[in-house]
Formats: sequence, structure tokens, C-alpha cells
Amino acid sequence: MSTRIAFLKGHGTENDFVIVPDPENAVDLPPAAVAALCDRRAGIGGDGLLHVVRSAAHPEARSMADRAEWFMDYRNGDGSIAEMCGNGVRVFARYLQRAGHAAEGDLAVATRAGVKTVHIAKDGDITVGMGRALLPEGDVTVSVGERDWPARNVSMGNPHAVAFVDDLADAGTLFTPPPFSPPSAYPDGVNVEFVVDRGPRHVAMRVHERGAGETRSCGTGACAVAVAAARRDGVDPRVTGLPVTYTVDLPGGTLVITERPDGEIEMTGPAVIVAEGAVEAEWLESALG
Ligand SMILES: N[C@@H](CCC[C@H](N)C(=O)O)C(=O)O
Repeated sequence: MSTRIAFLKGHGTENDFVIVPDPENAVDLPPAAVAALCDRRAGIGGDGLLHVVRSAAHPEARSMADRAEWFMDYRNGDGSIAEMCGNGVRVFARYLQRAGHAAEGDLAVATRAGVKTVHIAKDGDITVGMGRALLPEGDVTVSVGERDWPARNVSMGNPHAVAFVDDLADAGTLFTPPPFSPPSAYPDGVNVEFVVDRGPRHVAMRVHERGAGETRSCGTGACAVAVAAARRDGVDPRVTGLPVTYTVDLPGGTLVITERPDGEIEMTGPAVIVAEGAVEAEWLESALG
């Protein structure tokens, strides 16, 4: 790598990202480069990385290019690939707006979990059509130390295990991924959410993210939690014909999640760009060893 690489830093409810604009997919980002950029001490720091590429220029997104000009090539902070990132897609849209690639209103974004429609509102918040949740049957258990809880298996394109607990402190330090069983439940790993009630249609959560550790927020996790809470509360908009909205408090802020009668889920929250700069090529080369 011989040139400096432009980057920005942004966050959505304090789920933070290194943003690498690369319309023609010319920047090589192997997992070690992503992990170095996301390193909070030796790099820029982030829970994940948003590689901003034109769909037509990326082999994983070419088939979506007629519906979405831009592809969110999302990576976790450890360099692994994930299907979807709910906070990330809002920050991705904010970057496109700031760069003049998108205006207020609706924007289609290609992701590994399909094309998502993002609405950039005048008031600053961004709403994302997150698609439908899948809730495969089957008993899953997550544990912390000696304690374990039944968990609801929810897919938002990426995997989640949602456990309702008495106190968010029950989740402990979350320095390591909470073990789950059976091991076959999540062959590719899982994001684990611990949830408490705050009031009617109002919950709070902590999350241990696959590939990142405990984060201050997770958008797909908040959607999984809202759907799991609704089913636990006996509410299914596909049956009642009425939308249901949950407010989800996270350590880094609040997200509002609505499930519509057709099962489509909308998530609304903030997205902020905080800085921009350039990565020294020599530093990145030395970080790659
Ligand atoms: N923070 C994200 C989720 C990022 C991906 C996740 N760690 C995974 O591996 O599935 C969000 O806001 O949804």
C-alpha cells in the first residue's frame, strides 16, 4: 500500500465505526488491516468498519447494483465479516449525505442481508427498513458464570440470542462471549442480548457482539430484542393487524423499533460523523507485519 487512505469516524448511539470511502473498491482491507484500524489504542478505534463501495464495483453486491448504488461492506472490529449492522447502516447513510451522494429522503443501501431502505429525516434522525425477523424454534440457553437463561433465537440477517434477565448487572463484565448451548445453535457465532423491562413497551439491554465484544449499542440487536419482547408479551402485529413500537434503551442511547402488520421492522435513531482524516500507509503496512 503506497498511498494514504482517507477515513472518517462516526457513531450511532455510541456504536462506533471507522468509515473507509472507496467507491471503486480499490483499497485492500484484509482482516488484519480492519483489526488494526479498529484497535482503540494502536489504531483509530471502532466496534466495526464501514467500507463504502459502489455496488457495481463489489462482487458481493453487483447483483443489487440496479436497486442500490452503494454497498455497505461491513466488518466487525476483529476483522470478521457480518451480514448486517443496524447502527452502521444509519452512519453509512449519514456519510453518503455528508459527501453529497444522498439527500434527505429515501435511499437504498445494499448489504449482505439484502437491500435496505433508509430514510434521512429533516430532524436529523435516520430510519431504516430492517426487513423481517426470523424466529427459528428450538431451545437455546446462554450462560454467565454459574447462571443460565433461556434465550430467544432471532435472525435479523445476522444471528441473535435474546435473554430476559432480572438485572442488567447479571450479564457480568461481558469480557468474553457468553457461552450458549447447544453449540450447534450458532455455528457462526452469535450476538447475545441481555434485556430487562423498563415499562410498557419499553426495555433496556446490554449486548455482547460477535467480533467486537460488549458494545454501547447494537441496532440489529435492538430489533431482535423488540421482536422477542413483543412475542413474550403476546403481541404479534401480523396477527393483530396493528403496528407495535418498543423503545429500547442501550448504554449509548435509545433506539425506537416498530414492527408493522406485514412483519417489516423499522428502526429509528441518530447517526453522527465525528472526524475525518487519513491513515498513514507506512503505519498500516507495519501494523500488518
Ligand atoms: N453493531 C451492529 C451489529 C454488527 C454485526 C454483529 N457484530 C455480527 O457479527 O453479527 C448493529 O448495530 O446491528
